[in-house]
Amino acid sequence: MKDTVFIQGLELSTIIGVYDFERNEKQRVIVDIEIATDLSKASETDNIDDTVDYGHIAETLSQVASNSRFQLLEALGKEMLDTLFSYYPLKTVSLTINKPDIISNAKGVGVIMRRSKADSDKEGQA
Ligand SMILES: Nc1nc2c(c(=O)[nH]1)N=C([C@H](O)[C@@H](O)CO)CN2
Repeated sequence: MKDTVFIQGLELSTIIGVYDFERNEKQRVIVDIEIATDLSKASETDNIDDTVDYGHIAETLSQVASNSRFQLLEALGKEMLDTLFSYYPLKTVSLTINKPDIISNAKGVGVIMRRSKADSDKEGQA
């Protein structure tokens, strides 16, 4: 796919973490996402129905974060990706989840996960 729809710096709140001190209160995670797509049609029609609506994507990610309580960012990332692939006709997504408040002398720590629809289907069957 030659084009990308992206969201940068989406601030979400979720229960996330391995340690006891992380299990009671939601903490901040910052999500960046890149969705590979073809924007040719929307660029001709100027119609939101012909593209990936980043507003809907942001809302879906926000709902996943607020309803989940994973230990690992990897598990939160998988849930986000599986949800996006099940709701929207996406092919390839790159997702970054950054925990900015956990290591005081680092700007952030986290994971970057790149998945295609086929990967997500395969993982679901395994
Ligand atoms: N690869 C990962 N490493 C770590 C994670 C994680 O989610 N993925 N989480 C933690 C703790 O919860 C951390 O945030 C607290 O120090 C440690 N390493």
